[in-house]
Amino acid sequence: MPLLRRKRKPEPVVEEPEAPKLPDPPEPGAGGLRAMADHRAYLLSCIEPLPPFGQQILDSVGLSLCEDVVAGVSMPRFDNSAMDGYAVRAADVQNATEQTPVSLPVVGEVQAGSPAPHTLSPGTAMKIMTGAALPEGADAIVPYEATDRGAEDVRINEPSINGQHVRRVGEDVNEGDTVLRAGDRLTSRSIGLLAAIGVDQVMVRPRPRVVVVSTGSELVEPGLALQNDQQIYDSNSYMLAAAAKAAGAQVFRVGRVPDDPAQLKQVISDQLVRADLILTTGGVSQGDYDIVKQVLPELGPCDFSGVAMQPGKPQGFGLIGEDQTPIIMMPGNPVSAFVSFEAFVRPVLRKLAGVEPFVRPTVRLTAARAITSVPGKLQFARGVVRTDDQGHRTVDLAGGHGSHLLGGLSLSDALLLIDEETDFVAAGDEIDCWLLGEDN
Ligand SMILES: Nc1nc2c(c(=O)[nH]1)N[C@H]1C(S)=C(S)[C@@H](COP(=O)(O)OP(=O)(O)OC[C@H]3O[C@@H](n4cnc5c(N)ncnc54)[C@H](O)[C@@H]3O)O[C@H]1N2
Ligand code: MOO
Repeated sequence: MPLLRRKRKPEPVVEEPEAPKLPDPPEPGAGGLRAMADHRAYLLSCIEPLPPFGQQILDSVGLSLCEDVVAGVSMPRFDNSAMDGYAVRAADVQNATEQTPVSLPVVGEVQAGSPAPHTLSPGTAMKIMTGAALPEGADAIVPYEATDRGAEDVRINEPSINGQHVRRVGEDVNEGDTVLRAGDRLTSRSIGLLAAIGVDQVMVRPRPRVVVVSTGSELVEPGLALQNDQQIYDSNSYMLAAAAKAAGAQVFRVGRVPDDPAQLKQVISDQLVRADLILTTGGVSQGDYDIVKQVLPELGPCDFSGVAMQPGKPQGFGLIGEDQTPIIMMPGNPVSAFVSFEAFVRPVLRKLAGVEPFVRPTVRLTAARAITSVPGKLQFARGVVRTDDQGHRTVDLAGGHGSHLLGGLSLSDALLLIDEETDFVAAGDEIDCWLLGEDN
């Protein structure tokens, strides 16, 4: 009997998952370089705010609230005394003076946290402490200082009026009031308010988890001895970790990785699990050992471009790994890295955390001296702000233009933005600045 040929099953069509892509980048301008604002807008367009979660209020300071908060209790919760003294009926003491004091029997005492022992009858007084509930029948408080502090009877030397030194229920916040709104950034003051209305947890966007890696075989960890004349200390990973922390991030500083592609790939891949954003410095220009440019595209779609700014021209961005984690690859020169942080990383961190405005506002300050600039690129000069006796602010240069001048950068508290068209700013002219010391 002939063997029946088994019917061949058609091969299942396996759909290749489409490789993730970045959105089309903005067109470069004259000179083949991308405008700083276009690059920043591009990065922001590739980032979504982190999803909200419930967080203890103490860990929420600086974070962005994702719900309206309605007071479940009034503040004050009950009529209470603003002074240590005696609860009275104002009518009984309205004419009291030093010359014509009024004497009242003291019929009890009320402390903060305890109820009044009974209703206050006309013609009597009750001792009361600050924050204690006003006894029924009382409508004013006479502070100790206006009395002889008597225990059995009290002599009152000053007149009182209805409501004097009484804190009324709900005069601050009423039960049902919306006290904070989605989008508000929580401060120590708002944390205090939340606690006061009995709220211990709120829905907030979390602190972005930021991993900081610096690349370069010349780098040595601060605290260790330099082994030869060509080594330098790794300043970038510390500076950027500090800047990210100050911007509200939870930071993991990995530190330096040598210019070895396999090691870099391994380190970055290992870090993906705990990162909402990865920052690297170095290895993004034209050098033979600029491995960041070489390795990162293996982990996800990347965009390397020249941005019309100085410092900070070479820039890299990618969405890498399974979760398409954003990575911002900055140039290695320390000032370039710092300026890149201010221009791109800080706005991205704020978008991840849902804190507006994403971009630092520019303020116009008067240039204290003439400044020359190289047209064609947005120049970021380092500045020091001074305030005169009249409160007028001027800005002076702190150090030179070079992107290696970390000493000058550390003296500065502002970045001066000199636009692409400008080659000279006269002393007394107004100039756009980012104020670095202010958390705005
Ligand atoms: N032929 C060209 N060369 C360079 C160009 C260019 O367009 N064509 N661009 C220059 C510009 S602008 C910059 S900025 C730098 C950026 O270079 P990389 O990002 O590749 O950075 P590296 O070469 O690795 O380092 C540059 C510089 O910074 C020092 N550095 C690096 N990392 C650290 C750190 N963590 N702490 C302290 N200092 C660090 C490093 O030793 C170098 O001196 O490229 C120009 N070249
Ligand atoms: O653009 Mo580089 O950042 O000037 O030194």
